[in-house]
Amino acid sequence: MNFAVIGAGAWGTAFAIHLSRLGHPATLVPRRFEQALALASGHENTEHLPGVEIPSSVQIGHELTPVLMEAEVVLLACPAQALRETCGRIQKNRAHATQLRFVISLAKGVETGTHLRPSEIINATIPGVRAGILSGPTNAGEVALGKLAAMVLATARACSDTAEIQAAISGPNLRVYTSDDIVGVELGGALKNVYAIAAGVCDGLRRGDNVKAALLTRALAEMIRVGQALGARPETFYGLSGFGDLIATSYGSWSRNRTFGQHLAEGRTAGEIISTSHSVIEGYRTAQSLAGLCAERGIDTPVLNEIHAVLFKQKPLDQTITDLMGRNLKAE
Ligand SMILES: NC(=O)c1ccc[n+]([C@@H]2O[C@H](COP(=O)([O-])OP(=O)(O)OC[C@H]3O[C@@H](n4cnc5c(N)ncnc54)[C@H](O)[C@@H]3O)[C@@H](O)[C@H]2O)c1
Ligand SMILES: O=P(O)(O)OC[C@H](O)CO
Repeated sequence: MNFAVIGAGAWGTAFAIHLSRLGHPATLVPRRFEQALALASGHENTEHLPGVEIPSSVQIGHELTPVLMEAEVVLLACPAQALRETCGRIQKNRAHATQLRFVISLAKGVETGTHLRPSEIINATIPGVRAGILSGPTNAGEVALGKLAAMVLATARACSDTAEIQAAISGPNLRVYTSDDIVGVELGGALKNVYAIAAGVCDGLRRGDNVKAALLTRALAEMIRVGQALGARPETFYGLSGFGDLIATSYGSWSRNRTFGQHLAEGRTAGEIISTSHSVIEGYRTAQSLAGLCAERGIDTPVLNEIHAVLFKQKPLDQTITDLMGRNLKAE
């Protein structure tokens, strides 16, 4: 199966390496021409995945047209806020994409302004194409090195293509499950980034292990509440894209979202961290979008609202903790 991976950040690079390890023709397409040159000549993504060799079996493409002429499956490995623009580039080349069977997002976020999930952006911008999402607890560095992991591939409804792609991207190091709850898988991946920021705040404040466990337990309850209100199945949030990724991201020392929260607790401001980060911190914009969406729909999300207030209204962390601990007592 021929794959194109659009976006050469940490995750796109790692996944292209994974695909080539399985023997698939895979072309990695960076956004910038200079980046394509650097990856092709140096066989390393020094900016986003330093220290990992990109095998020569991974093709590096820059022009989308020839890549799309070959690709059966396109994987979108850019930040959620860049999906619309990236899909627009694919749509412009649509006439050349004669082999294209699926466009699958690897992004974990929700678009600001529209509140659209990745598959909704794909459907809106590349009409008629089959859209999917691949998500789960997968730190790019570990996957690139071939360490063991499991993920979930969600498509709107199971079809033979889903099973074929599942088999193609699974291997001895990566086990892929399928799901037809695309809403639940997408929301799990987006929300876990927001709650991982809060987990990082717990780490930075050094208030002990109990509070982080309590926070993540209530976060999972909130993820399920949001998901149910928006059409997802509750059980999806107990799976890899929900609970699994919430735990990995909230406890992983490597997590950009968790580290962002830790730095906030250590006194840095959100604006300062975001403006100096070379990597995407998806939970930041996703908190803004999902807090807005939940407010519009009247969904009760006290933890999300507090994270949003800290990030966008300069609410002091001490006040946030006081407010969360002082909410009306209720049954679990
Ligand atoms: N890194 C991981 O471990 C990991 C794992 C699973 C999923 N993800 C998800 O994958 C997505 C990409 O993350 P990443 O870790 O590769 O990010 P990254 O910060 O390593 O790199 C971001 C990439 O997106 C590109 N980009 C930025 N703005 C763009 C734009 N406007 N248009 C097109 N491309 C643009 C950059 O050039 C860069 O190649 C995110 O949604 C992230 O949550 C990441
Ligand atoms: O480094 P983070 O916080 O963006 O998390 C990366 C992946 O989503 C973990 O599954």
